[in-house]
Amino acid sequence: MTETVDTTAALEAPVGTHAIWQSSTKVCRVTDFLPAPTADELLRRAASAAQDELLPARVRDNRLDTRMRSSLAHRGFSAPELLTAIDAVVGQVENVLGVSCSGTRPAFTLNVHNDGDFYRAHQDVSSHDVAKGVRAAKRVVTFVYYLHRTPAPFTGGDLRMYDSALPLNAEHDGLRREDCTYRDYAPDHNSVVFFLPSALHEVRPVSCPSGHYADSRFAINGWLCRTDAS
Ligand SMILES: O=C(O)CCC(=O)C(=O)O
Ligand SMILES: [Fe+2]
Repeated sequence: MTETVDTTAALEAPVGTHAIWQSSTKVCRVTDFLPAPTADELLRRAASAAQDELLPARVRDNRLDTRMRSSLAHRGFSAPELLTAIDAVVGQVENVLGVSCSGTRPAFTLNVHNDGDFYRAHQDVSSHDVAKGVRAAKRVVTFVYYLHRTPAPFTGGDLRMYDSALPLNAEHDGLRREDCTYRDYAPDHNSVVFFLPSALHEVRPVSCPSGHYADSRFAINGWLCRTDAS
């Protein structure tokens, strides 16, 4: 005998409109990305970068904000071998993230996190940037390629990717960070992640007991950016 269910029955209680919906943020991650000797050579160059080329890293609109971000940045660092490798996987990255990178150009810096450093939750592109048409608005895909000595001379420093989330009720007071779910990715040597620059993410605090520059968490962090012609 089949049971019939009355689908028109009224709900016994109203639907909870303070609910938050969340959907996991897409991240494309590749471990052992470059041939090991190439990764080691990049690490060697990062770890011997001229100290006077390193400046406190700035936040998205080029401000210094030490409550938001504590790390050093080297803007002149060159990494052609990484760019060639990124070029080789860009088709798969486009498929996973659902964007087109045609007509883009990479822009990147070497970021160095040592003891106590962090980068609090942020987006690499916000809707304000897009509305104002500032330079960050040209970022189509974020990439972060990690380098460090093995075994890692630091702990912490995971990349925390928040799931995209919105309150279901537009009257709701906004979204509290505690309401957001997330996933952490370890900054493993010679791994790379790609994600959309609008995704909310952070660098968890790093503990590096030696404090030596060469023991830092190194990351080549950049974006595939639309060019003016595209
Ligand atoms: O180093 C990382 O894991 C991410 C860095 C980052 O989010 C940024 O530089 O915008
Ligand atoms: Fe970022």
